Amino acid sequence: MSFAHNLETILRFENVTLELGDGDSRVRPLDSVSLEIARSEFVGVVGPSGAGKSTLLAVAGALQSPDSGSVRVLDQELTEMAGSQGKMAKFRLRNIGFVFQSGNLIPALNSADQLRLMNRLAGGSSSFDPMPFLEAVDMAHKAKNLPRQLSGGERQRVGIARALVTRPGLLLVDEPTAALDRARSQQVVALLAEQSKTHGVAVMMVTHDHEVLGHCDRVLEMVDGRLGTFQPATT
Ligand SMILES: Nc1ncnc2c1ncn2[C@@H]1O[C@H](COP(=O)(O)OP(=O)(O)OP(=O)(O)O)[C@@H](O)[C@H]1O
Repeated sequence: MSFAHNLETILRFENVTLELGDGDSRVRPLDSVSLEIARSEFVGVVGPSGAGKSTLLAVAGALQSPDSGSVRVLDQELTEMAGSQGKMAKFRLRNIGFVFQSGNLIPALNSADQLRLMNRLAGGSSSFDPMPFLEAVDMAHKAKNLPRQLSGGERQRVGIARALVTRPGLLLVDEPTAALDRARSQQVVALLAEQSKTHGVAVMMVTHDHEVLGHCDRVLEMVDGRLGTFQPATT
């Protein structure tokens, strides 16, 4: 892989602002936010509750449109698609993977079928084989288990495999360790870091868990809708 290829920008925010609510309760969860995340880069986002982190993920994931500014994912300006929910949904399905708190798996489907469904929704090949994806997260032996037959960490690993089925350029991760103990948290975030390098995915992970930040290439901090470099407290 060439150096130039490594530095390809996958996600770019330029001066993105979004206000929500009305009257006295009006808030600005995104206030002139600019950021760039390159292919294979794993970026953590921390910050106090209500700072705008989930909103940042929603806008990056084409789930919410900003009031102003530019949001590019790969070569697509998301704000240009804002008028068409259909286009947005299609683009999202093909290019953006999501991983949520507890894996967000469908209760009635086993691990392999979670991945098969994702492949089908994205219009993938009918000969799709979920096993290499499950092997990559060390879950091939639980391919036939339902989510309720898996531990929290295992559910999270299946969720990561499922998010990678469509080979997205961008992976958006929201509090992946919220339901996990310390050891499992480290495992899951190490896995995300590894997968970002193997698949060349740009990963943006929102977390309150400062113990996993060592796996990130870079950490940003959101405070009152503004994004800056995270300065860990030195006590
Ligand atoms: N639909 C909405 N209407 C009005 N205000 C909203 C809406 N969604 C979020 N907010 C407000 O926007 C601000 C940012 O919310 P957001 O969920 O992005 O914060 P967060 O950093 O993810 O918080 P947490 O760490 O608690 O999840 C908060 O003040 C929240 O109350």
